[in-house]
This record gives sequence, C-alpha cells and structure tokens, in this order.
Amino acid sequence: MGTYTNKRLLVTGGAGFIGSELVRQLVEDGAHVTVLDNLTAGHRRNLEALPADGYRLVVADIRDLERVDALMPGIDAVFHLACRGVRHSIHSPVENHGVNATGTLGLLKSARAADVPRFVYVSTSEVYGSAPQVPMSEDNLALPTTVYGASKLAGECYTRAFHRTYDYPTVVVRPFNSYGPRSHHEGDSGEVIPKFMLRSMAGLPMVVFGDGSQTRDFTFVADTARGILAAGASDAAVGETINVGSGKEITVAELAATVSKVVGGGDATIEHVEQRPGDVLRLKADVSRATALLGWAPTVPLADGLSQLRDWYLQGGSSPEDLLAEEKVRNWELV
Ligand SMILES: Cc1cn([C@H]2C[C@H](O)[C@@H](COP(=O)(O)OP(=O)(O)O[C@H]3O[C@H](CO)[C@@H](O)[C@H](O)[C@H]3O)O2)c(=O)[nH]c1=O
Repeated sequence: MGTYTNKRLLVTGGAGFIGSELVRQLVEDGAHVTVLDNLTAGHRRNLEALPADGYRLVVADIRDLERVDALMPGIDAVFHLACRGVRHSIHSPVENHGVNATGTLGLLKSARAADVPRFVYVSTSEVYGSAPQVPMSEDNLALPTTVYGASKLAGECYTRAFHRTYDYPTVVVRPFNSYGPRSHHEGDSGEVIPKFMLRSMAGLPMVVFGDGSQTRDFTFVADTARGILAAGASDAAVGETINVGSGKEITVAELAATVSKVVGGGDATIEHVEQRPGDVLRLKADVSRATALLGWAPTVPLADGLSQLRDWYLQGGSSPEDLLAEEKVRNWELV
C-alpha cells in the first residue's frame, strides 16, 4: 500500500507538465485521480500513457465554480497546479490575476465548503523575485518582479489566509524551475531547457536572453512531483510554505554549454537577444525545510535529467526539426 492508494484526489492543471507527472505518480500509487484542466497549457497526450481506470479528465476552467463545486465531494486532497505563466502575464496581466489569484480563491472556498481535508497550492519560486542572497529560504521576502510572480503570490496569500482564518488545512509548495519529459517548449511553463535542447538537436543556435549570467535552480520533474506529494501527505506541512528545488544554481550560459554536451554537439552555438522584461536574475533554493518536514531531497543530477529528456525526445518519433516547425520555436516575438 502506498501513501495515496485508494485515495481520491483532485489535480487542477493535471494535464500540464508538472501536473501530469504528479498524476502519473499518483496513479502508480493506486489513487483515483480527477484531473481538472481546460487544456490551455496542458495536453491530453500528457496523460495518454496512463491506465484509463486510474484517472478521469474533466475539461473545464477552474473559474467555473459550478463545475468545481460538483467535483469536490468525497475528495481526500486537492493539488492545485492550474495557472497561466510568465509569458501570458506580460501581455494579459488582468486575466493572469483572474486565473492565478481569483481562481485559487474560488477553489479554496469550494474545497473548504466540501470539507476536503487537505489543499496543496503549487506556487513558484518566481514569488521571490531576484534573490539578494542565496540560497533562498522560505523566510526570504517575497518581492516578485514579474506579473506572474505577483499573481501566484496572491494565490499563496489566500491559501495561507484560509489556514489562519478558518483553520483549513492548506500547504504552499514553491517549486523552482522544473524540467524533464513532457515539458513544453512553447506555452506557459519553463521553456529554456526544452528550447535549448531542441534547437541544439536540430543544429540551430540556442537563443540566450540577455547576457546569460542569470541563474536558475533546475529540478527534475519527478523530484518536484515527489516533493509536492510528500507535502500533501504530511501533517507537519499544514500551514507551511515549502521550497522544492535542487539547491544548485547554474547560469543560463552554463546551461547552454551543458545541454550542448548532453546532445553531443560539442561547443554550444549561441545567439543573444534582449533580456525578457522583469526577468528574475538569480534563483537557488534552500531546501532544508522540505528535508526536515517531509524527508524529501532531490535525487536526479542535472546532466542525468537532461539525458532523460534527450532520450524522451528521441523516442518520441518526431525529429527535432518537426517539433521546431510544429511549435514555432523560431518565433521569438512573444517572450
Ligand atoms: C525560453 C528561454 C529562456 N531564456 C532565459 C530566460 C530566463 O532568464 C531563463 C529561464 O526562463 P524560463 O525557462 O522561461 O523560465 P522562468 O522564467 O524562470 O519561469 C519558469 O520557472 C518558474 C519557476 O521558477 C515557473 O513558475 C514558471 O512557470 C516557468 O515559466 O532562461 C533564454 O535565455 N532563452 C530561451 O530560449
């Protein structure tokens, strides 16, 4: 018996990149999963390999509270991952807030009304803004520089307020940049690794925004999902805010060199374009709280995770050129 065997879970954004890995691990554990996803950033294909009796996909928006209310009765925990990302926030800030902040508030209200015994809000390291000092602990000030980071922080605040105000058992998890199979190279989720890898596999230069000195803490998606699930299962996590990251930082320029090596392309070829507006300059997680409270630690080193992603692309049947054409990776207007 696993932690989630026979449990009934609601996963919003479960057809997305991190969400589908979470659903995969839950189904493997023998859980019954309802995925709520409007397929804006998620894809049906992310769930297709799973046994059909392990999950059901409800295609609806988290802001549709009638649909949401109907899904809550009998649920043991909500994992809330549905959101719109950085790029969306740049051109549609009000809608970004509507989904990420107001959407979260509606879910909290609905879950509490149905007495769902646990609510896990999957936030983001973007809420910190750029780190004045690293590693970044959960006690660092959250001063987002992106509209996305601001709307996700608002969602966090509602989640913590539900715990304080109503004694409702919530937990906030802050994943750092995740990568791995099923990551999207176009859309809302973290894109630099898929884009670097696909372009490098296609023999095209990798496009670096700014001078490439900005850093990120890249975490393999299976590690991220394990951390989120551990937070949902731990009583010690209730009311807490918990980082999930690798605890290591790498510059975007170094990442380009590493990807090139993994792909077998020798020295990285790089093209520079302008820095993205509001871009976070530095991220590196302090994960000691996750280790202390959840017994969680990252297990997959970057080079291994990148190799797994490369193999996933190679086994996918499409050539990198097809993927590039299909998803218009060459289109850089909308960063
Ligand atoms: C796509 C792309 C990005 N970059 C740069 C921009 C950033 O400085 C850095 C990482 O960019 P992204 O991969 O888009 O990820 P980032 O902005 O950190 O945000 C991601 O990571 C966050 C977690 O910290 C998630 O919450 C967001 O949903 C996700 O989009 O790489 C490049 O230099 N070249 C590129 O082609």
